[in-house]
Amino acid sequence: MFSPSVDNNSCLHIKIFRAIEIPTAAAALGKNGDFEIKAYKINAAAEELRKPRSVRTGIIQHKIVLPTTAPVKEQRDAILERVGRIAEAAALCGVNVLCFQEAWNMPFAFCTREKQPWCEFAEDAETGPTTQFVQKLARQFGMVILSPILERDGVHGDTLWNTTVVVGTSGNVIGKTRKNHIPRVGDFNESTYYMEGNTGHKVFNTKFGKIAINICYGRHHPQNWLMYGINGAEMVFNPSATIGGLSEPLWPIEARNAAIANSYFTFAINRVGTEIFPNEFTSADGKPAHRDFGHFYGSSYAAAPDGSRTPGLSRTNDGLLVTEIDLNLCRQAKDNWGFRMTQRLDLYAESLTKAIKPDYKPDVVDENL
Ligand SMILES: NC(=O)NCCC(=O)O
Repeated sequence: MFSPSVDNNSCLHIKIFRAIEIPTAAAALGKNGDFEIKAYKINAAAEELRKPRSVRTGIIQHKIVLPTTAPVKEQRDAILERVGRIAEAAALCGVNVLCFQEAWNMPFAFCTREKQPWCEFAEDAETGPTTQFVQKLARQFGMVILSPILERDGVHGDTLWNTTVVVGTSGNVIGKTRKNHIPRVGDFNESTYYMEGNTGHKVFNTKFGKIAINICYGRHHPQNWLMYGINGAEMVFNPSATIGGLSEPLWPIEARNAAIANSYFTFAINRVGTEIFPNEFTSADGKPAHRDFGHFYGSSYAAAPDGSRTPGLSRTNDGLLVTEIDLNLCRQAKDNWGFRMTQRLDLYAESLTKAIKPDYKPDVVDENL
């Protein structure tokens, strides 16, 4: 039984119903654990020849648990314990695919440009302690779990990557995606730590559907979203860490527009809270020395290929957003709008091939020749 939409926020053009009655046990976990749970359903039209392809997705936003001055292992393990409890609530809500925020198991220390102790949070993507923890959750709850971490690549010179590990329902590591676009804006000094990713635009064909991951700053690059769509993604998760003073006006637009333009579902996940670091730092942007990034504003949401979206989670609290979707809506949107059939990739492949040549001359016609 679906209750009528309880969110009359017309600017979101919401076609959703609070369909998933939040089980009492999950609600209790939220109340006792001080995290919010919101649950919605985005419908597709009924079809004669296809049954609904319903998937319950979950995205979790959270603060760090211990101060950044605590020992590395204690900081990491406290976050794992916290998120494990929220993941349990997701399981009680019947979530099939669960995604955590960017670098979820550590403070977002990349503003400091310090290598120690922050690089000690890096770990092997396939065998590290965080992946082992996630594998246990995936097996226990029968979920596909997307775990964005700082990867230590021991095979290639112990280099670092910003990586999302994809774990299957039997606890198997299906694969990983490395962040394609690395920011150099404000205090986001991530290029001090890792390079642009080398895993392309993988789509993971899981039992719950075709999943891809566009990590944070990549959300500003429409071509990044585009390639995941070309590879057949039906759900693209955007684990992020971003602050109010920089990106908040863009946040409600980018993942939602990507869902529309690429005819798939998107899930924008941002961490919450303000993280104070031991030593003050600057980023050569005129700001006086400071010890924090500013406020990570959460506001995580899900968006659908028909342009509808859920309300966001809060700007300040830990939370779980459960969204039940019908993947049939992807093809219905393609049929309705025809964006895929009209996108003229050959035209842009030719134009881009020319544009990247060193001797490229922009095609500009001057008014007064
Ligand atoms: N983590 C990250 O890439 N942040 C960059 C700033 C932004 O894109 O909002």
